Amino acid sequence: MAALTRVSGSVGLISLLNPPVNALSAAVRQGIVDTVRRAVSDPQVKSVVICGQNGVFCGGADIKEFGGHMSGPPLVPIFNTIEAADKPVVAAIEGSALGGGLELALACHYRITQSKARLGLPEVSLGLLPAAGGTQRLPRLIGVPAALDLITTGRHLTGAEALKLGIVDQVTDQNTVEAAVKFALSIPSGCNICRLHLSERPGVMQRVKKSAHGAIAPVACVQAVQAAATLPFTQGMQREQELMATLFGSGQARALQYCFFSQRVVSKWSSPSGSRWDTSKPKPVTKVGVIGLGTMGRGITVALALAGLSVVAVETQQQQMMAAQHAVSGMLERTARRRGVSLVGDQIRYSVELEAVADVELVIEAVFEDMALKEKLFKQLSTLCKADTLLCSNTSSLDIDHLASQTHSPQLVVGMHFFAPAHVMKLLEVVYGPRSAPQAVATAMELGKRMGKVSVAVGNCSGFVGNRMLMPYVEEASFLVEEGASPEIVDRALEEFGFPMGVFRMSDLSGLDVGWKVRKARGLVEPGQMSRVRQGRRYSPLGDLLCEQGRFGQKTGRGWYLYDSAGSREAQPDPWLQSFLEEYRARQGLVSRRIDSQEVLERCLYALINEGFNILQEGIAAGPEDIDMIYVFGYGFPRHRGGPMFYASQVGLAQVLQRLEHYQQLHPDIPHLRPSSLLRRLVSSGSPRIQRWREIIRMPHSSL
Ligand SMILES: CCCCCC/C=C/CC(=O)SCCNC(=O)CCNC(=O)[C@H](O)C(C)(C)COP(=O)(O)OP(=O)(O)OC[C@H]1O[C@@H](n2cnc3c(N)ncnc32)[C@H](O)[C@@H]1OP(=O)(O)O
Repeated sequence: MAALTRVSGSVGLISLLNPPVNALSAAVRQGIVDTVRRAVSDPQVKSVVICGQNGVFCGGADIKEFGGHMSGPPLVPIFNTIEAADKPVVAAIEGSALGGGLELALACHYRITQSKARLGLPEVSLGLLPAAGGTQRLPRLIGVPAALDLITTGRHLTGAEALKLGIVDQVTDQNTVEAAVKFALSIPSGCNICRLHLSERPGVMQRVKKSAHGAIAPVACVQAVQAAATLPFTQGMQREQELMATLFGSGQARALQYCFFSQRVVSKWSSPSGSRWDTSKPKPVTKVGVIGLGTMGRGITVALALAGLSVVAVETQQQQMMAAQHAVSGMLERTARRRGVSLVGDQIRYSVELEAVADVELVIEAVFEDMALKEKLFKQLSTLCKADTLLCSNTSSLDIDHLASQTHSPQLVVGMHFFAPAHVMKLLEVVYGPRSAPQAVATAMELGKRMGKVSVAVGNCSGFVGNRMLMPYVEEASFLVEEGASPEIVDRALEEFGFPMGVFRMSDLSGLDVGWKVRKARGLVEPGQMSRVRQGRRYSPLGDLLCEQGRFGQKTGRGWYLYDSAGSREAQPDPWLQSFLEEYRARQGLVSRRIDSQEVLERCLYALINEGFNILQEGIAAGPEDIDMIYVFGYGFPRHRGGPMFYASQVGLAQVLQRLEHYQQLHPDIPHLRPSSLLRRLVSSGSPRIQRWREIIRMPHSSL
């Protein structure tokens, strides 16, 4: 798994051989031990270059090994041997040097990199820290502040950025291995790892803890780098190992590693009709039409332009068009500045005429969420666009199949549900209907990928996956407030769990009127009425009553919380709301009781999870990974919990079932607390590992 050859007479060239990313599996580690020993002891070898096969240096430790028994030689002594070698060792970095891959390079005496290569220590995103010397060597090389930034965020750098920081010695746009060999031929033996610059920025621990939302790895990363700043190298290495031992087997590390693989699993989509990612070829797309330039349309336009696509942006209201054009330019400018790239605004053509999209390959409709309006638009598009143009809707809940039925080619219609702000949020739900062609799904998935999104293919149902699961979660939160909790109690429990915002703060941010409109459309709203049973099930009119008072959240300065002014973000508990709730409970004959954070978490999260099981059972999502990635990337579910379905598997399915049964007995009028039959089936199959759920879902069963 590693080969040694001699090049240019005296350079020992060690190549890592483990496609696709030359991960440091047990066999590769053994290969490095053997080849380094041979190179060091060969008198004809005067210097050594380490590179990776197929244009990738090394993607780090083999993450697949983490779950099981780790065998083979450990990394730390291997890297110490390289560092201690009395011949100069040069890393030739192409493609990626990530995690253990970069730590290997840091143990070498010199590093030459391709300018576009990606370098980083992303262990924190796997619930770990760089425990093969990364937390000790990097701060010694580039100083504590820069090392802390890289290690606690896990962000990737380009080769050019790495040169600026002093991580690498040379950047090349030519053949990197040849450049490294040339470099090796030119140097005497030596090592450069002791560029001490170890002062720490004050307050870093508080900042990292605050943004970690309960994740433990970022905190351990800071502790390890602090050790580099205060202890000699050998003791610092010991501290690194101790801290890694606390993380390695943790539930958070398992959750984060599950997320790593799930993100890749969801790109390998399949649908109940049998269409699949590997048998469906996407159609090439270069020019996209966006119809409707409200908040969503603007974000989608920016995201498409940033991905290098030509965009025809249509808004039929002249004034709205001018505002949108201005807003899009601003968003592009800010993003370009942040990313350090040049502006891409000239790829966008604006028009007030729908006919402007006549020659595009794909249209994304982002008009107001009104079925009649969308029906009319899809009919028009079907006539004026080319016969093979894909027609996509950004609807967040309307029936994609119904929209498809308005067109001449229903097979070319899919949902592309972006999340606001669309140029920032990573999630895209690609919604297929029963008639969507495999190529249409593949094209939308591929376009999402080009836009840098985590695209998840899901079936068509009301609210699709994300918003459908959100309904019971939000409803439970309102029921808890009826029963005696305050919005602060509910939000605190959810935020301590790891959500960036609790349900009420989130609702104030997005606007209470959004849900009000949806409930009105479903015929649930009865103005001025306080009845708590609607359409045969428990209903909380609290949100409607607040909207009737003009309390729409942040934008009106009051909602579930009070704000200093309209648009302010500082939520304060509102004494008015407290009296309003007391009066409401009294009029409803509800006796307020003390509700603790465990009940908040169980009722909100288990209701959400239970809906997830229903969705899996119905085949709307192909597997638990799809649901989990939707929640992690679209709804702020803490990544270190793995997503709702993974969290359920860690709590224990039997426990989730038992608590749902308990709450359902107490609240028989809340249908979403009735345990899903798939959950029961999984429990009676012995609660298998989440990776086996797909098998059980597919097994024939009786629903009786
Ligand atoms: C006390 C015990 C001590 C243990 C010491 C543990 C030390 C840990 C330090 C580490 O190194 S942890 C790993 C750090 N590395 C990473 O996080 C990198 C992860 N990989 C990536 O970011 C990307 O894969 C990439 C390298 C940038 C390449 O991206 P690209 O888009 O080109 O390809 P992908 O689709 O992502 O990957 C292709 C294929 O390869 C699999 N894979 C990638 N990296 C790893 C890895 N490190 N280990 C195992 N497998 C990896 C990935 O899953 C894909 O597989 P698939 O089957 O084709 O989906």
